[in-house]
Amino acid sequence: MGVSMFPVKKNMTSKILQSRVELHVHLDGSLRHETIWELAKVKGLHLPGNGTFQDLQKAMIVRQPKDLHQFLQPFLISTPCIAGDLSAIERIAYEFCEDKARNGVMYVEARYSPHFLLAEGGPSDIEALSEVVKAVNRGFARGKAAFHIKIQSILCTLVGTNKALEVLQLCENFRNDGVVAIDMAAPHTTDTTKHSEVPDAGIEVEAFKKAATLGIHRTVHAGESGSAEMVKRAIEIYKAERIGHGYHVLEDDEVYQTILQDHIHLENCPWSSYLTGSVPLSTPKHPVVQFAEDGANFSISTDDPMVTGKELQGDYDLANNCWGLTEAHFLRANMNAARSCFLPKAEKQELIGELMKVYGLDEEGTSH
Ligand SMILES: O=c1[nH]cnc2c1ncn2[C@@H]1O[C@H](CO)[C@@H](O)[C@H]1O
Repeated sequence: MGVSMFPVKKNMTSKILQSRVELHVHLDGSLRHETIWELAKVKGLHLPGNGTFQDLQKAMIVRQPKDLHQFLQPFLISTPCIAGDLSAIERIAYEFCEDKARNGVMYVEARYSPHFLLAEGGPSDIEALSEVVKAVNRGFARGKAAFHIKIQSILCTLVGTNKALEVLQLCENFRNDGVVAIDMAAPHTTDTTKHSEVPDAGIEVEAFKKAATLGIHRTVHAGESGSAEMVKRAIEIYKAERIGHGYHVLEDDEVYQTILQDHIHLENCPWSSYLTGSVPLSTPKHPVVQFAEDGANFSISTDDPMVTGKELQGDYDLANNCWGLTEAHFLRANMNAARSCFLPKAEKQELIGELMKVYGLDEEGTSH
């Protein structure tokens, strides 16, 4: 995966740059540094270093990979700037739409934990949580209209926080109002290296099984910092339809074959895979390249642009210039994303149709 291993590829055509589908991005991992700085100053919150914008930016971007816990530390600076502030939440949701539109994203599924956006020490019942979801929805509604993009939300439960049933309740309550799925991610508030990425029992399992029964879509962070066994659990126990990251699935051929045969979608995030330490630089072939070569159902997302310091184009550039993914791979990644997105059937068909049109593909997916 050495940076110099591949020559710089020719530029991708504008049809791919301007018509992308992004399935794995944390809304609270996408705050603009400028907005964090402004809100922190207005609220008198502690800013790192000497309180300059440069010092904040330095603290927000992870440059050296270590582990997921370290990667999530910048959230401790940004989250207090918006938690419990419904107008700030609406604002960052609106700005998110603008940033995605600027990156050529036609459709995006944004994920966040309503619990992490509650006021510290304030009410934490379903009503308070619903206010958070409504604030995000307001920002998205304004953003959609202003920037002409399509957007839906995925609500996250965080491993070990015991909130999975409440998150499921919210998914149910808002299923016709912008929320398409439940996800399980890692809390930035505790040391993620200390517990299992995907526990084999507990309240989360109960919630995900119920979600399956209710027809609520499911994705699970698995095989990112954890092993292939975590991916297996996500599929078998959590009934996950998509896997967040999934890089380590390659360590177990049996699990990988299931992924390939059942076309289970792998939401890959290039810069994040490197900066979380999930895929070390010494890895001879990056998993995303393996997935692409094997015709796996993968796509490309940013994960947390606030922390990687890269917008979607940066992730495409890394995968293209350094790992050798081609334009044909990117085209396939976007078609995969459209086919595996959690939109209702008719809307999904519409999205697929739109993409095929801009990409110049026929029914069989052949490029013209
Ligand atoms: O790469 C990741 N892996 C696991 N969890 C993550 C990652 N990025 C963010 N979060 C967690 O998901 C929460 C809701 O958006 C974030 O607050 C963060 O704790």
